[in-house]
Amino acid sequence: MARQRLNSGNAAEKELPKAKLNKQSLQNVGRLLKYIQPYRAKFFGGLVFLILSSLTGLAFPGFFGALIDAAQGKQRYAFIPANLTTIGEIAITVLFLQGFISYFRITWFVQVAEQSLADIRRDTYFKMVTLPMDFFANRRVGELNSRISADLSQIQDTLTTTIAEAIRQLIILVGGIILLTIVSIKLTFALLVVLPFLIAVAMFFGKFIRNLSRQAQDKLAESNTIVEETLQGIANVKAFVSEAFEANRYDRNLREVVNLAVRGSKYRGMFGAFIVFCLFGVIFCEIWYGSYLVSIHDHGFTFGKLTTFIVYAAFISAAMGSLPDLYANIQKAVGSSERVLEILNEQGEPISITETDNNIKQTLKGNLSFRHINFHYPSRPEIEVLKDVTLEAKAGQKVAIVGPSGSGKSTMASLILQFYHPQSGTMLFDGAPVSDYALTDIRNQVAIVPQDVLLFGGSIFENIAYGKRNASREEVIQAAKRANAHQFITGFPEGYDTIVGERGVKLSGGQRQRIAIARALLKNPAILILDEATSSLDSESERLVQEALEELMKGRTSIIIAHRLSTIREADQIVVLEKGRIIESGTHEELISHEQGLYRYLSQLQFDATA
Ligand SMILES: Nc1ncnc2c1ncn2[C@@H]1O[C@H](COP(=O)(O)OP(=O)(O)OP(=O)(O)O)[C@@H](O)[C@H]1O
Repeated sequence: MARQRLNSGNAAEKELPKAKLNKQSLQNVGRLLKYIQPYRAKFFGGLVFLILSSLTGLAFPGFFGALIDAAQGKQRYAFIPANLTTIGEIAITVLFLQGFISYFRITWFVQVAEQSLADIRRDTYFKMVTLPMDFFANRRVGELNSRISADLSQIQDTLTTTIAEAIRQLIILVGGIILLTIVSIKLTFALLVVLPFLIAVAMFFGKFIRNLSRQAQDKLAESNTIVEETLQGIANVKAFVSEAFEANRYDRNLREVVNLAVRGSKYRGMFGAFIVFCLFGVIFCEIWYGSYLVSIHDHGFTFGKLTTFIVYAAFISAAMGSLPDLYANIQKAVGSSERVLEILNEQGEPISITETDNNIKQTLKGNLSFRHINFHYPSRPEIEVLKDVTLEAKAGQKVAIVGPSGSGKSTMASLILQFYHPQSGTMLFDGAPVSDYALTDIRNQVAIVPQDVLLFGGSIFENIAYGKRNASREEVIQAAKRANAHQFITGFPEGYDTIVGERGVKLSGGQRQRIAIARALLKNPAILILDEATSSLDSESERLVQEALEELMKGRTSIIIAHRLSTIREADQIVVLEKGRIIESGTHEELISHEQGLYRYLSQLQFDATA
């Protein structure tokens, strides 16, 4: 059942949108049910036990009535002797059986839900990471994350409890009404006329109150944002003497929270009064009328029958009350399933979930050509980022790409890595078009040392070994030595097992780069892309990184996206990119001799800046 929000202090919890239940949406959900298939024996076993336990649950009001009548020497049912001990023994046996059945029903449902959900989670995650880059450009990471967490949790809740609960309550409702009519048609009729009406009013009221408290929660979340923002920017608050201004802003917000909460409390009070008066009033009237029927011996109506009736009435009111919430939960789960399916239905990149399938099948020598490539990002078709780009890099050559910010240098790197594909023109590896290669073959043989090296939260060892998953400790150490990283790594007390990132040591920019270089060395790619860091390192760190890069570039094609022109003088070829077009290309000497050339101009700018 959905949790009630009682006051504004409850943590704000994002409501998942509901979906309409129709043929289409149910068909969609049906497609997720294939994940239950492997565990269907347990699922159906659980269902049978669920039906059994709900039916046995319905026997209890009968036992209560039989006990009360037996105490007065009356026989309630022909098949149960009017003997307190016998009734007790039968009831306890049924209770024991029900407990036994419930145990299996609960564990089996939870097991099926956990296992099938883990499968859905794995597939959704795998699908997400194999989706083309463009997919990520159009979506926020938070939104994708919520599919894996909130949406899948909703489906899990529904599978573990909501479905079972809905079936149980339906059995109780239908069974309860049938049994009630057997006990007393008059009382059942009276009950069924009033109860649905009362429940509808209670539902409507409940929804209204929930809305009010949600508004209060949203306001409270807003005021929490004020606290967060001001604490994060505390230096600004102090520098502008905004303490009083912020405190007043916070206070105004809090007052609004209180106003909303107070308004809500009035309605909640009315709701409480309504429940007490109407709902308990109905129960009281039923007992009143029932007692009257007992007193006039109406068709042998006994106190035992009255008790049975009251307990059944309580059962079916609870069932009626819980069904709308259960229905809403199922609607939410259908909405969640649709959103998860949206991802599962996306076209991913051709990468297998079995690691060995992704091993290199065709080795690359390192010849790379761009032929008349035109490219725009799919999300921004109106901006042509690369225009008629033609470039030839022979195996083992160093080719530098220079140009102003935004000219398209990193975009060229993305195209080599096959993150995007050109709209026209061809890219060739060793003279063959990319379509001749498996995507994984290209990516496995191209390595990038990016500007901003992002390390994962694990150990230094794991971060280097990311370049080659089955690398031995010796290989990792060897790569670190060649990348000038061994010395600083062994300087940490835990050496290669030092945890990096938030929970471990923070590495400097130069250290992170050397780890990335070690990682690339281990990968041993045919083609290397160096996206030179724009932020400069101190000269000692710079020397260590530069040396490591030289080591890394040996014997492979290197595409260097250069910001400091001093580092690329030795390049075999330098191409100058401006607004997506190659406007000059040649060696350093050739380009510097162009009087009006952009390269010469940029070199002079940097020379002047460093002079
Ligand atoms: N994912 C993307 N979606 C849409 N447009 C993009 C995307 N990435 C880059 N662009 C645009 O493409 C153009 C080229 O960007 P790119 O990053 O390739 O330039 P750059 O030469 O590497 O710049 P810098 O030297 O500043 O890194 C820019 O106008 C940029 O706004």
